Amino acid sequence: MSSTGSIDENAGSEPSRRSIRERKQAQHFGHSEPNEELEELIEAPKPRKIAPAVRKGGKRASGRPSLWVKLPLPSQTPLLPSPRPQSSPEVKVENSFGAPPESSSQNSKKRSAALPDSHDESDLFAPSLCHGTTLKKQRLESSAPKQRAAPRAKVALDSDNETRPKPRGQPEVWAEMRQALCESLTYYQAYQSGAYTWGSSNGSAGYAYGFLLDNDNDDYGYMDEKVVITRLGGGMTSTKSGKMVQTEDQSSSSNKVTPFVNNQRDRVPVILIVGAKNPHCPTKVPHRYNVLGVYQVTDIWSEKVKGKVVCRVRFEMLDLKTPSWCGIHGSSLPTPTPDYSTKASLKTCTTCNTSSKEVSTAGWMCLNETCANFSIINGQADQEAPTWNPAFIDERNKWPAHIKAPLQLKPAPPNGLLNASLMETSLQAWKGMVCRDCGRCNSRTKWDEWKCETEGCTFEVPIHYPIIPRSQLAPDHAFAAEGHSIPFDKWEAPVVRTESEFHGYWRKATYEISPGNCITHYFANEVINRQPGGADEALEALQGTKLGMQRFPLENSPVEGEMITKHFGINFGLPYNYVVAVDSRGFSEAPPAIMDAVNHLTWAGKDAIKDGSYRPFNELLCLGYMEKQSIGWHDDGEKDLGPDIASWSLGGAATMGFRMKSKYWKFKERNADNYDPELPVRPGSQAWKERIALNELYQAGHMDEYEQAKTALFKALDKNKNNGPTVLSLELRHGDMVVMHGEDIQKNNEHGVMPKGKLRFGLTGRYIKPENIPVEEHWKGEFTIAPEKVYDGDLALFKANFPEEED
Ligand SMILES: O=C(O)CCC(=O)C(=O)O
Ligand SMILES: [Fe+2]
Repeated sequence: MSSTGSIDENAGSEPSRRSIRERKQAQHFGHSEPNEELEELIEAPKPRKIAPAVRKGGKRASGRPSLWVKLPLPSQTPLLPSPRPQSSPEVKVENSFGAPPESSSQNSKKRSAALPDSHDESDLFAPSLCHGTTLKKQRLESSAPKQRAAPRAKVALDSDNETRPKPRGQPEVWAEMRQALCESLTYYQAYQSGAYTWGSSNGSAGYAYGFLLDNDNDDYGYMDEKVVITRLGGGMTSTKSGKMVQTEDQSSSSNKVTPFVNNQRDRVPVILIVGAKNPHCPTKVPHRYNVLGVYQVTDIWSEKVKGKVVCRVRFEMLDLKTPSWCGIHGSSLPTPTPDYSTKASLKTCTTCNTSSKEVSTAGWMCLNETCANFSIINGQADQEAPTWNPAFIDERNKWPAHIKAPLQLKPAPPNGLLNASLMETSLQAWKGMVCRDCGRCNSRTKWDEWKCETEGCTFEVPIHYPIIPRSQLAPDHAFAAEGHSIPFDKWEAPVVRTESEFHGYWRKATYEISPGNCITHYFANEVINRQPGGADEALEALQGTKLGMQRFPLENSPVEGEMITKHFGINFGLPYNYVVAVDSRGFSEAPPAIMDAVNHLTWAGKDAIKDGSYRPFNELLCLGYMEKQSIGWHDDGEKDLGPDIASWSLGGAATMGFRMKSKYWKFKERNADNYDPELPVRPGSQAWKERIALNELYQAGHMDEYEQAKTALFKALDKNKNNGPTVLSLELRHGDMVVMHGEDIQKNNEHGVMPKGKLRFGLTGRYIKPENIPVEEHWKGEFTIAPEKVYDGDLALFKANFPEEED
């Protein structure tokens, strides 16, 4: 899949999960495609800004390009009239640029490359999309039940918008937030591009499904209630002031253009959406994002503006019987029986012998990019303020009535009865909802319901989950085997693994990531999991309990407006200081499965931390991950937290990775001259082994070899690489626990969790320093477990079964 376009390339993204306090988080964007991968997650480390090259500022260009010509395509077909027989038969109708469709290489890989973050494609925790972000650090003054930080604020509309005439009607479907738009509409899941395209993997460039017309800085953009003309993007660079300027020619064969060529050739309609920042909309747009309707692509061509080639597309609304909401209130309605005879004149270039439409009032120009006469009107290459040829605007191209949009403009709301088969489709499980009553696109912010966020609108769809059996969610060790689990963890230097240990039925592996900083993996087995209060019971109970899980807002939203994590969460015990809008319920009010988790984690914490620093966990965060939801790279180090953290995995398997933070991993020296061989080398950082060897040469006084080795090192160094390898991957299965012990784990390293199954719960226990929590909240972190219920690692059971074993 790819997502391309010229307009509003606000880098977007969406959250993966956010941890609670100040950890950096991953977010995702949902760039999905209609039928296959419905949701992609691209994850990047840390909160990060969109690369300027793809972040369009959004203000329209001031000053008009003085020259305005149109340029067409190579081959025979400049301005490409649509491929229907009735329109200009002399114009060839295939690929308007005469170029072969782009190959499959411009699929999701390319798309990812166009993302602001240069994340590593092979990064396990960067499956597709989710960009680092941080959960909002908003202190919860009190843990009184709090609703989600208010229905996401309306984003300020462009000031021009206010002065436009009143529209004739209201859009059938609309959104205030980009994430809600993308999560609710299968035809529009582009967080950072104007166009949402899909289907590029089968040797074609795919098709455009939806196109957002927003920050359109094309002075020549055009929109009325029937026709839209806009540019197709590419070649733009953001200036320091955020203004987008075209610095390169737009390529007619780029993946920003070819999907539209395919739409035109194969008669695949495109659904257009207008944003409040679009300066060309004839009327005031009521919402931030407003679905306009279903359009055909009638023409795609190139022209030269200020010396740069610009690719443009003309769209025509298919259904004139239902007048567009964006027409001017009180104006006469467009005739539903259009005049197909109006046509812009088509002239043949005497230089290249190709035909082009006359699109400008300034006169006819050859639109063949390869022609010496390209984009020249009456011998002039720079025309002043041209306007569109009215005949070109008024053209009406026939469209067979039976060809409809492949996707529903207003998708029906989900019915709320999720069953196991629907869980197969990740988007089904956690996509947004278009309100049946008011047409608003809403993200699914709560685990248990879809709810329209429009004030006064009461539409909601409660979700009734069936309990999915453990055998389906976590078949891994469903053999009823009583043996110890087989470990599949992977690690590399400088991580050191201790000898395998057993603790009754538990297998234990401890990994030292740096001296004194250890991660212990407790591998559960079947016997452990099926005990009362064990993983099997907790997995079932969590599915059957209304926990009130919701998605967290992210602090640094990479798209305009607020974004929320993909996964859901709820906090118990001491209030999570930095969590926004998450109820923090006391342990005494927690459902039994939560206390089972606390019980298990307390045992693991005590077992793993033997140096006297163990502090009983007084907070538990329960995260729910549906299919393809993950938590990207982040750390759990916050000043109000103890350094030790333990987690219990329930349901689907997951990989938990650890790596050094970029700021410590990345090689600092820009070139060999400022390399200092006396600085200590941090084990695990970039080229650390080579540097240690290099520094040894220096220390031994072998200067010639040192210089040679230094030159070789700098030559081999990948200076563009920002992140080091995952040095430890824990393969977590149902019932497993992990204890992180030591400040360095959070300070110098980061971790991420990528669940693989359809449903997983990650329950994480932490110690929150009570001195920073209001005294009246302290009771929330307190709990007592009856002595006979205190989890003992199932040791008594093990001893009863294996009385001959020694401790
Ligand atoms: O889901 C998990 O197992 C761990 C989640 C995590 O890293 C966190 O809550 O900070
Ligand atoms: Fe974490």
